[in-house]
Formats: sequence, C-alpha cells, structure tokens
Amino acid sequence: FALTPTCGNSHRKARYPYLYSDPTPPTPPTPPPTAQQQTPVSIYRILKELETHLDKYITRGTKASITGALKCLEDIKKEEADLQLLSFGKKTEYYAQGVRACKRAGLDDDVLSGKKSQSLPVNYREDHTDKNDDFGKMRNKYVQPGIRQAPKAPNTNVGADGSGDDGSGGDDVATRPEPSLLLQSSFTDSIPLGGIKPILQSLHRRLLIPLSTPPQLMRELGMSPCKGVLFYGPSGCGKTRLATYLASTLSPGREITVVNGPEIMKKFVGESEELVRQIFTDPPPPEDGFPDDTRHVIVFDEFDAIARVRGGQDGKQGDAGVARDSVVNQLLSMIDGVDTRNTFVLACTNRRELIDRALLRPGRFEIQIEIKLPEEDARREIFEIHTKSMKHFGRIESSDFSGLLAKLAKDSDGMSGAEIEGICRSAASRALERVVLEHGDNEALLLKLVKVKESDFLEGVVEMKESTDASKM
Ligand SMILES: Nc1ncnc2c1ncn2[C@@H]1O[C@H](COP(=O)(O)OP(=O)(O)OP(=O)(O)O)[C@@H](O)[C@H]1O
Repeated sequence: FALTPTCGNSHRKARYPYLYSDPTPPTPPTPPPTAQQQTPVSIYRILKELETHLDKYITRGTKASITGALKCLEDIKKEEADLQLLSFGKKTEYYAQGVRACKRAGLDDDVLSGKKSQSLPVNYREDHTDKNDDFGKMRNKYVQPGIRQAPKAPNTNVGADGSGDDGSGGDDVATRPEPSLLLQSSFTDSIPLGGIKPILQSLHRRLLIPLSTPPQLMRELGMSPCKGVLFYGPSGCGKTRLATYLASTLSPGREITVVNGPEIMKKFVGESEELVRQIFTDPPPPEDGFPDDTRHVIVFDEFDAIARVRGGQDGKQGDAGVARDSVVNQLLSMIDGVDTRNTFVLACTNRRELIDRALLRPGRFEIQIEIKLPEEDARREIFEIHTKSMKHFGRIESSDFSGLLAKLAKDSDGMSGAEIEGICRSAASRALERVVLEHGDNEALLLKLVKVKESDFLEGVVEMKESTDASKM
C-alpha cells in the first residue's frame, strides 16, 4: 500500500507522507525559493550565535549579550526571505520574544538597536518568572534543568564543494533524515552510524512500517503500534546517536525532547514526577505549518536512572526509594496514555537489567534493541565515517587507504564507536601539532601543510588501547 499526503504544507508532506493522514484540504503550494534565497549557511550561523547570546542573556542579563543578540536580529531581518528554508524556524520566534521581553523590561529603542548600552534591571530574572510570559517561555526552553535541546546530528555527507549536504558549510547542524518510511533503503542509508544496518532493517520492519500503516488496517490485522523503543548495550556504541536520528525522522514537525535521566532525579520530592508529567503533556510547539497534533518524540538518555526496578515501598531503601518508585509509577501512567500518532518514546541505557520490568512488557517498551561493540567489519565502516571529511579534503597521506582502514579495523578489536572516533580525532591533532611545532600557527601554512599520516592513526590506536587498559585497572 502507498500512503498519499492529504493535507497542506505539501513539500514536507511529500517528504514525510507517513506522518500525515489527516483529511485537511491542501493549501496552495508555496513558490520554490529562488536561487538568491537559498543561502541557509549564514542563517544557520546567525541562529547559532543568537542561541549563544540568548543563553547569556537568560543567565546573566548583560548588556553585551543583549546588543549582540540584537545585531543578530538585524542580520536575520536582512535575510528574512531565507527563513522559510530553516527547519529550526522556532528559534527566530524565541528571539523575537527575547526582544519583546527586553522592551518590557524598559530598555528603550536606542538600547535595542545597539546605539546605547544599558544593563538589565536588577532582579529582572526573578521578576519575570511567570511561565507564560516571553521571558518565562525562553527560560523554560533553554534552562529548564534536566531537559535539553535535541543534540544536533552532524552531517557527515560531504558535498563536492566541501560543504555539508545541508548547505551549512559543514556546521554542526541537525539535518533531519528524509526517508520515506516505506522505502527501507532510504532509511537505512540516511544514518551515519557504522555497522548497524541489520538494526535499522529490524527497526524499519518492527517500528516504522506499523507506525505508517493506516489505523484501520492495523485494527483489521489485530496489530497495535508499539509505544516505545529501548536501546541498550555498552557505552559509546551509538545508542544516543541512533535514538536522536530516529526521533528526528519520526518528528519532522516538532523539536524532539531529550531528557537526561540523572538530572531529572536530582529534583526535590514530587518535582521529578511533575517534570515527567510535563515532558509528556507540554511538548514544544509544532513548527510553522505543522498541525497541533504533529508527533512529539521524547528521548530518555540514561533511562536506568529514572526507570529503576521498584521496591522502595517496603521501606528498605528509605525515602529515596519511595520517591524513585513514584517516578516509575508516573512514567508508567504517562506511557500508558500515549497515543502513538502524536507521541513516541525512545530510551537508552547501559544497564537494562536495572529497569523496572513493567516498563519493558509488551505495549510499552516492546521493542528492545541491543547495540553491541562493533565487529571488525563494523569498525572499518566507523573508521570510514570518521575519516570521511579528511579524506574528502585530501588531508590523509596514505598510499593504500583501503589497506589502512583494514589494519585499523583489525587493531581496534574491542573498541566502541566513540573510541574509534577518538582515534581519528587524536590522529588529526598529531598532524596539526607536527606543523605547529615546526612552523608556528601561521594559518596559510597550516592550511597548506597539515596531512594526517598512517602513523598518526596507528599511534592513536595504541594510545587509545593504553588509556582504556589504564581505566580498567
Ligand atoms: N556505530 C557508530 N558509527 C559511527 N560513530 C559512532 C558509532 N557508535 C558510536 N559512534 C560515535 O560515538 C559517539 C558517542 O555515541 P553515543 O553517545 O551515541 O553512544 P552511547 O551508546 O549512547 O553511549 P553512552 O551509553 O555512554 O551514552 C557518537 O557521537 C559517534 O560519533
């Protein structure tokens, strides 16, 4: 069967047909952006800068960060036409809210335009903590403990001009994979993680296809889509990375929420439960053009910290045990209430055995996928991924690159993806150091001379082995 997009926002619907089956009539298509408008690179940079300023503004309220942020706004205004190309359009909205909040705080136009300096009024932060005012929204967005913005998935597809495929000049920008869920290859090929193809194939069959199946057909087949997926296995093997990519695939119209387990549990009694409830009931707003019920995906990292086996009620573990149990109860009730058409939960842990069995039973985290340490073939793929950029830009000096990859894959037995990434980083830093020691930090010479040699990688492997052996002792 093929699902057809049935409502507005046609280009996104065409990309993600499986997410839309509502009967809203189509809106007229927006004209494609002109070549002149297609300059998302600068906008991305501006927004990144803006985010930094906003952070400073929220936490310190210094005049420098306000004027810096305002300068960003000017830049954004200049390129307003490009904003439609952004998938992170919400950030500009938060920025506009920031400006409005400054105005309400009594900063006049000269300050806002950067002509005059003025500090924020004393206690401004404390005075504006109402959840619904602009400042409150920004604060909740950026500084609410335990919840952070989705990590940006770096684009490892290097374009011929040296920029990332997203046109962002290789910035660390989340480019959402754009597969059709029904097309397996576009899903499995879109995630830059080595050695996990079988896992992606299984996810495609067990998760993506049921989620994209019309509810009526699911009912007729006696199937119900699962509400959550748990990734478990040793540290550094790509669980979080895979979960956030999958989340972005399932939620193109709403920012995903990444929750750090231990941070949630730092709260006072009762607060953790409330935070868990809020995560499910107060999702980030949908992106422009997406309906209110567009899917929200929650990723719980270090899930064992929140979802630990209950048993505190018997008093043996004291108040802390009782409080933990009540968080698990809250989680269970929120997950039971999930409608998979608009909420989905992913979780990652190194310690599946610590998770309460009730959460793992069918109907909740029904799909559990182990991500093991990579085998030799997978390690080769991972080395290939993390050397892709240096290879593309001619920064590797090797007469037999394929042979080098094979040797690295063999020598890195027992290492995780994160450790392999570390080896590639350390090889690059060796190459840099060589040139800096000989020629200083002359930019032109650095650009001309830095080459990563085979020996840099091989020494990186030895160094990584030594440091992992030392950490085991
Ligand atoms: N299979 C892989 N292919 C490419 N890179 C990988 C792979 N596995 C891990 N990495 C690299 O290691 C980094 C860390 O991975 P990630 O945080 O997803 O691991 P994790 O399994 O969640 O670890 P932890 O359990 O410690 O949180 C990633 O950013 C990625 O660059």
